[in-house]
Amino acid sequence: MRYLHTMVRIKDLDASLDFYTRIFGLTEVRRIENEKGRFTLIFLAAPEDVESGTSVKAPLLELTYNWDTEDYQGGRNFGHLAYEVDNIYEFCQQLMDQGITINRPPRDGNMAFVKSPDGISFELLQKGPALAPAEPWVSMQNTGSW
Ligand SMILES: C[C@@H](O)C(=O)SC[C@H](NC(=O)CC[C@H](N)C(=O)O)C(=O)NCC(=O)O
Ligand code: NI
Repeated sequence: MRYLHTMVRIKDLDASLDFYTRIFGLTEVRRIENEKGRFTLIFLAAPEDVESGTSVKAPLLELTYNWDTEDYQGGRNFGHLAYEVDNIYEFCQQLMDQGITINRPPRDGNMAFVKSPDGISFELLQKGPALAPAEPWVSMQNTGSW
């Protein structure tokens, strides 16, 4: 298992980028524009954490900018902590065996969400390529929010 990132939601993309890069000193290492979901993801790393080469394996901060204004009261601006796991099916099965609800099952063999007892959201991402679709995961439905 490897720590990947922490995600927070931002209201003002320009103001947040100016803060996190120019003022705070982080470096943008990846950006994803999602037209269908109407959101932008921006991944930032501390300069000393950025590894050379094509794949950045540094611990990151993931900024989520929803294009449609949302009210981030009640802690909604905090998103999740993300970890990379060797086998997301086995990891989720271990959690289920301990009574943990898989709020967003890994139907795609790649991404799942669970929550801590305090309601902190954890994203689990498969190391390397997604696993082949498999039951029961393909048929599992989302449970509540994450
Ligand atoms: C790339 C990977 O690290 C992600 O975190 S994608 C997770 C995905 N994010 C979104 O859909 C962003 C827009 C959404 N409206 C939001 O504000 O989160 C997702 O499943 N997000 C839900 C969550 O709780 O993180
Ligand atoms: Ni994430």
